[in-house]
Amino acid sequence: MGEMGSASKLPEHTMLSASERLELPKSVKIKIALCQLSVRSEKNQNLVRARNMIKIAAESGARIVVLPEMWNCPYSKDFFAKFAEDFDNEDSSPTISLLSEAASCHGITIIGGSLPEWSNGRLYNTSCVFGPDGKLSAKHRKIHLFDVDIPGDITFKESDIFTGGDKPTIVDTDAGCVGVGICHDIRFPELAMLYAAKGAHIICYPGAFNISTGELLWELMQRSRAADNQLFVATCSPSRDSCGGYAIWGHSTLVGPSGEIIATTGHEENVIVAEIDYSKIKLQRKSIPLDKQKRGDIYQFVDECEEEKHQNSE
Ligand SMILES: NC(=O)CCC(=O)C(=O)O
Repeated sequence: MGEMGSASKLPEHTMLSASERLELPKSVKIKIALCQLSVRSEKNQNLVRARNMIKIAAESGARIVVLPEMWNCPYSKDFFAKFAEDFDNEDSSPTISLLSEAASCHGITIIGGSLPEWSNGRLYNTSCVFGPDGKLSAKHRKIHLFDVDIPGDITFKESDIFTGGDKPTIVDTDAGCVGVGICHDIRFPELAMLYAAKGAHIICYPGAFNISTGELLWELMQRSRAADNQLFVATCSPSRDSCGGYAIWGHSTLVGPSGEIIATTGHEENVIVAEIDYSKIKLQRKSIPLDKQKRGDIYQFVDECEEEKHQNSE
C-alpha cells in the first residue's frame, strides 16, 4: 500500500457558493461505480477485495467510485469496535492508507463508504472522501443513527455503540459537487434539501438497509430524495451474503434528477458502472422549476385567533 503522507488531514475549506456550483461541472458526462462488496469477518480480506473492485471500476472509466456502509467490517455490534481505526494515526489506519493510495493510483474520487472510526475515545460511523491526489477531502460522520425496534422482526440500536455526527458534509470534487449521507441519513429529507440548496449535483449514501425495511423503502427513499431536489442520488450497499447476522437488502442504485432509476442491481456482490449526465439537472429544473414554484411564505399554520386579533386591530 502506498504512502499516506498527509492523506488523513482535512484540507482548509475552499467551499464554493451555491450559485457558483449551479454551473455544471467541467465534465458534463462522467461514469460512477458502485462497489457492492461481500463483507467478510477478516478485515484484510475486505481490504484486498475492495481494492480489487476499485481497480475494476477505475479500469471501466469510473471517475467517482462509491463503497458501501461498513465495508471493512461486518455490520454487527460484535465487530464495530474491534475493527475501528483512528484515522489520525497513520500507522494504525490501513483502511485510510488503502483509500488514499487507490484514489491517487487511479486518479479518481473515492466516496469511501463508511468505516468504524475511533476518535477521542468515541466510536463513529464515518465516511471519508478522497480526491484524485490521494488527499482526504471530506469526512462525514453518520448523523442519524439507526435505532429500530420492530417487534417480532428487527431490533438494532446503533446509538448503543456509536456517537452521532453533528455536521452536514458537502464536497467539491473535479467530478461534481457531492453531498454525503450514510444509510439512515437518507430518511431525513431536510439533509438532502440542504445539500440541494448548497448546490450539490449528487448525493451519495453508502448504506446497509436491512431486508425488513429495504423492500418497501430503499428505492422509494432514493427516488424521493432525487425527485424532490432534482439531482442525482447514488447508493452503495454491502451484498446480502456479507457476514455479521444482519440481513442486508443490497440493491445499490443510481437515480437521476427526475426520479428515474439509471442503474441498479440485486443483492449479490457486483460492481455497477453507470453514466451520469449532469446536464439532466439543468434540463429537469428548467422543465419543472420547483425552486421558483416553492411557496416558502405559506408553509406554516397561521394561528387563527392571532390572525383575527390582527384583523380587528387594523
Ligand atoms: N444501516 C442503517 O442505517 C439501516 C437503515 C435502515 O435500514 C432503515 O430502515 O432506515
